[in-house]
Amino acid sequence: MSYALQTDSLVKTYGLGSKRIRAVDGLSLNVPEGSIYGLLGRNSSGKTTTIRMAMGLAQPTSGSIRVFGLNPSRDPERVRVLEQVGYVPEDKMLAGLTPRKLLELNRSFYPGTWSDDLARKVVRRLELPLDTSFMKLSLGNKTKSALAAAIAQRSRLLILDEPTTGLDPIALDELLRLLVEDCTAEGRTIFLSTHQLAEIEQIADHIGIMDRGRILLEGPLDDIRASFRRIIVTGAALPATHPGILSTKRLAHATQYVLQQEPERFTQELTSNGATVLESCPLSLNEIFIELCRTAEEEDEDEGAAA
Ligand SMILES: Nc1ncnc2c1ncn2[C@@H]1O[C@H](COP(=O)(O)OP(=O)(O)OP(=O)(O)O)[C@@H](O)[C@H]1O
Repeated sequence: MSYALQTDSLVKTYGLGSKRIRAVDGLSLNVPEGSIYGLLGRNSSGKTTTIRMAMGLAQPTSGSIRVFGLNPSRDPERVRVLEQVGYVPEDKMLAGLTPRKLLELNRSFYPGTWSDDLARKVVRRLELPLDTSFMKLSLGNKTKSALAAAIAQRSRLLILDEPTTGLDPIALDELLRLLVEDCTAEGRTIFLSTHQLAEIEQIADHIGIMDRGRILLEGPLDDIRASFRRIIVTGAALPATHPGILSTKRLAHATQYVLQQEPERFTQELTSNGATVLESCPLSLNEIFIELCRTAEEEDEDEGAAA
């Protein structure tokens, strides 16, 4: 498999001495070429810092980051990375430009890949006003401008940092359709960070969940979905130390387990132990995210208390 973006033991620290923080803390990510990859994480988990390193805007402290095998923090490789990447930053401020001027600028930067037809299509579908000065644009329209300029560039890799900021539900729906229709049609890769879990679940085929600079879980979304399950049982149950259990909750007359691995095997073991399964259902991406982040936090608290 070839990868659009890969990191290995990537670390980025900011500050000095006691104020030093590890924004990215040994991150290893694999973004397959041709995928729609959703990078998820709580506030301050290190998503933007990772993206900025992919764009060569921040230097890694240690470890490696490669975009199509190239090092974005080293010249002249950085230039070859930037030629192949469309980027929508978290901060969509481009003072002084109207959306039309921004599109014209990007068109001149990327004459080899730019598509006027696609630019027109994105502008129409997102209902972007072309001639309003950037200072007067609403938050959502600033986001749409940056998206139109990046999508029409038709780059091999599209990196979108929080691309849904300020978008209304109709614009968000249109954006998701545009990304699937136009960006994946030619095997392009989309790597996006977002807090919109329900929406990303509709279009992503790969997911990475970050927490405090580390990766908690990464892989094809279908595999991730299949490995998690909520099971409610009564009667004899296994002890909560079973390795597949992520969380256990005592209900009035039953026990609820959330499982991360081998849910079928676990269910069989429960029933052969005399338990009755009342409910067995998959988790949404939102539920998986919350379970994983809570468990990671609890484990860190336990380690902190033991130290
Ligand atoms: N230039 C900087 N100088 C110092 N600290 C920084 C800098 N950039 C980011 N940080 C810190 O690094 C950590 C990770 O920030 P980052 O913006 O990468 O998180 P994020 O996952 O994108 O968050 P959000 O979802 O809130 O946008 C935070 O604690 C942030 O305060």
